[in-house]
Amino acid sequence: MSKADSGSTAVTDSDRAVLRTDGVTKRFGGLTAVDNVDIEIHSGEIVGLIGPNGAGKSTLFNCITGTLTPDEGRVYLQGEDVTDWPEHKIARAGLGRMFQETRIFGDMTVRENLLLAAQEGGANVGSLLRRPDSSLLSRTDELLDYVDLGGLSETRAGRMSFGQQKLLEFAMELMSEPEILLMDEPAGGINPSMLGNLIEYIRNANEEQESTIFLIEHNMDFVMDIADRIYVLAHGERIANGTPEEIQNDQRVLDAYLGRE
Ligand SMILES: Nc1ncnc2c1ncn2[C@@H]1O[C@H](COP(=O)(O)OP(=O)(O)OP(=O)(O)O)[C@@H](O)[C@H]1O
Repeated sequence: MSKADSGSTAVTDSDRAVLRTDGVTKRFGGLTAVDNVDIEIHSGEIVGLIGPNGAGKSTLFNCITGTLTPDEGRVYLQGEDVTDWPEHKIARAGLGRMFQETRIFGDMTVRENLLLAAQEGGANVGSLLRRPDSSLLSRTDELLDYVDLGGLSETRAGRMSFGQQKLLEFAMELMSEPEILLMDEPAGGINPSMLGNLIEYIRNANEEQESTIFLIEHNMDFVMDIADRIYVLAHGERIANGTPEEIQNDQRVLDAYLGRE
């Protein structure tokens, strides 16, 4: 049935979006950090969010994750209005977030970190680590293989390099099978020689684990390589939405980066 003849019960592309914001606005005193921003991300996409310093990227992320409540506008996760939900409830509904700094437990092994990431609130941590169920163990093996950390499963996580810790954190986020994973500068602080690997790991997860990913990134080569589509913010406003090629040729985007209004 076409959209035109499906009547009032029509399911639109917007309804099917994994994540959608509708006119999200956030002000800090007199400053409008995010100004009436609409975004829409569909299942299986890798979408980038770029913009000059202070453009409002982190504030938009924080409005989506429930860290901040928008002053205006709505946030929908899988079609459900989550705007006023607390952060932990939004996370449990399927929104994962990976921060710039890693938040692993350095004294625990790589595998223990992954097992903890799978734990639902209220689970008994001791028994989870002593007697993990076999499906959890096979999932940890699978994810460690994804990020080439299979050989380090019994290593203390704090002994690994920063890049490896980031990969572990990525695997930890995938452990809970989020509907969408928000990544805050995944390439930040990663050794340039490892960037190609990171792109490959994220792509593999996207294709094989069907992960949908929304990422803030300052590294242009990285984001242009990995994203299917990119949103650009400047002074809180969404100034562009397009493929990496379209974005690279968009005069408003070039002007925003060069500080021209
Ligand atoms: N808690 C806050 N209180 C007041 N102003 C804030 C707060 N958080 C952010 N801002 C301001 O809002 C604007 C947008 O900031 P935001 O951190 O979202 O930008 P960004 O695009 O993520 O920047 P960067 O790339 O530098 O991280 C900036 O002018 C910033 O100074």
